[in-house]
Amino acid sequence: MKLHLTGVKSTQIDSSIRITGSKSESNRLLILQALFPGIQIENLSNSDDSAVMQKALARSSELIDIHHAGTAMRFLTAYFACQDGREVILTGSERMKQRPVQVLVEALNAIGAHVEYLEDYGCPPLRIRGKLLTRSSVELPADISSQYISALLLIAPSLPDGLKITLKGDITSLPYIEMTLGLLNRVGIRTQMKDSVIEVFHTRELPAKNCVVESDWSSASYYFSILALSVVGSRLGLKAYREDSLQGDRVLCELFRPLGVESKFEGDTLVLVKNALPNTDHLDLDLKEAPDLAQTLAVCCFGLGIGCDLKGLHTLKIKETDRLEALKAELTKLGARIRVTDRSLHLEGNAEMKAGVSIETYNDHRMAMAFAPLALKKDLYIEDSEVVSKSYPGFWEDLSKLGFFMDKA
Ligand SMILES: O=C(O)C1=C[C@@H](OP(=O)(O)O)[C@@H](O)[C@H](O)C1
Ligand SMILES: C=C(OP(=O)(O)O)C(=O)O
Repeated sequence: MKLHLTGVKSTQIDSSIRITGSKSESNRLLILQALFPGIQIENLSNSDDSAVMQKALARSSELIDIHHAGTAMRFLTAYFACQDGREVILTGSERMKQRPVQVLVEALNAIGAHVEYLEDYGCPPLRIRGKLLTRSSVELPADISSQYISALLLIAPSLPDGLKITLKGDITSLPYIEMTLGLLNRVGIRTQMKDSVIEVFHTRELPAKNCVVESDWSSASYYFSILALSVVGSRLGLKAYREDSLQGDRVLCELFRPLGVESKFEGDTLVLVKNALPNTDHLDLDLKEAPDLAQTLAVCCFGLGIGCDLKGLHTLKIKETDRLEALKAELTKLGARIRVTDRSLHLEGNAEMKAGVSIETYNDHRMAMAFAPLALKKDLYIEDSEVVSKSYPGFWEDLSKLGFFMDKA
């Protein structure tokens, strides 16, 4: 459905909302729960990606389709590889069939798994013949996706001798690896990381444990952007966040400070306040550790008339779409002067935003959500607005609560 965002009741925001649990934490805990049934999960994400994960783990069918969910594809590949005696075919959307899994498949096969490609070499769909994985050490490149490493870490405690993983090359998206280790520790599994070597110790069983998923920081990024684009004095409370968060995207609090957004905790509510105009006309950032924030930041800078140089973006080309090309195409339509390479984005400041432009979303939830805050400046259309359900099905409803006007176009 194409949505027309026609403006906002007031550019002075004063509201509070509750976003559901992080999809990254949820999908890790769902795998751990399948391996250690004593784990109970609260505030689970209501995202499509977590729904497909739950369905895949609950069903005994041979064919499992995880649609667009990258974490589900990677984590389930590892999970089914160690389910001795079970055979599955794991497939996904057309885009998922282009997203590489070779590094993970090779690492799993090196520890005794039997995983093979059914169509293009290196990509899903996969045929997985579950086996007892008996080898206890493996090395793999860490510069393409951290999800391969998290997938191995999640099954590691259930392997007979645990697993020692040696990471080769530059580590990308490190906070997501740390999140996995943090959750393993939280449920009672012993781990150790020294430089590029990670060890997870075998765990036979765990006592019952209630795990509360923190709300999603990547989803919170759209509200940081809204506050940055709103007038000084605006305020928004985001509920169910933690100061000791396991999510790397909590770095938002620092990244948005130069754009005039201060954040502080009041109990478990993260309170965002627009307390000043931006104190810079240019941002220079390396987002290797927070790739999911790139779209939010690029679009927000454009809306503020601020230039930016974003680097560390090499993983963006293999996500839901080629996010670098998608950003370039859609920001250019709005009037931006922008250049991208295969690992960076360069936006000039002071561009005037055109009104009434229709933004294509490329099956990518973050394209829709990153561009929506621009409605604070001029009207715009968002095509296929339902894409947001991949991570945040309630996004448009929450935006309405903040006073955004929208109609079906
Ligand atoms: O492990 C995770 O939950 C994720 C890791 C990141 O992927 P990469 O490690 O492929 O960059 C991130 O972009 C994705 O949205 C979620
Ligand atoms: C890249 C993302 O997800 P995934 O890789 O899990 O599909 C995302 O949510 O931005």
